[in-house]
Amino acid sequence: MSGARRIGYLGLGSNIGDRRGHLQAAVDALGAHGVTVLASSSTYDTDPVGEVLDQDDFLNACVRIETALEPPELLAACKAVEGELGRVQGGVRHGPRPIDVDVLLLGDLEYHSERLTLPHEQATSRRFVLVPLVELDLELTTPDGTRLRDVLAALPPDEGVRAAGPPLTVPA
Ligand SMILES: Nc1ncnc2c1ncn2[C@@H]1O[C@H](COP(=O)(O)OP(=O)(O)OP(=O)(O)O)[C@@H](O)[C@H]1O
Ligand SMILES: Nc1nc2c(c(=O)[nH]1)N=C(CO)CN2
Repeated sequence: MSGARRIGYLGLGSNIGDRRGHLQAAVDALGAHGVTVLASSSTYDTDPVGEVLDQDDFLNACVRIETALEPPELLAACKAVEGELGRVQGGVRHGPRPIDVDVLLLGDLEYHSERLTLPHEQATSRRFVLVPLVELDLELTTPDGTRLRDVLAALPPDEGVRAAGPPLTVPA
């Protein structure tokens, strides 16, 4: 079911093959799934974090979106885009992947199901997500009013996040 249009944020990541090409292809594919991409952050070269540290660096970016999709539909759209770009579902948790499209924030919604949690836990814990989100909006907050730039400032600088390239191209 579709309802009011909301502004949201997606996280994009890739650490296999043409990493920037994969992030751009995801941006290009989202429109056909009911997701309008409004703006992209710069891209960042980031140290792998999580359960698999012995893998290539990721290229990460975040995009601001507008959509009428409800949370489960938006997750399905992200999974569909991952599938179109050749990602096989069910690989190693936190392992290498050509493309990862995560729902970080959707308006002021707090949502929890077996398949989806909003805001995404990474939106308040991972520098590879927080740095591009804060670049997109210095005043961005979670639904409970937590300002992401304050969260970022309080995190230890141990996860390497390095500016890599210009923003992805978004539709005119
Ligand atoms: N906000 C969210 N955005 C995307 N996926 C989510 C979210 N909340 C929960 N999930 C669930 O997380 C599952 C695993 O996501 P993904 O395939 O990206 O695995 P992962 O990145 O290896 O591990 P994880 O996301 O658990 O840290 C998804 O299939 C989805 O059901
Ligand atoms: N730096 C970085 N590390 C990760 C990333 C990612 O996008 N960037 N995605 C992962 C899969 O959940 C696991 N680890």
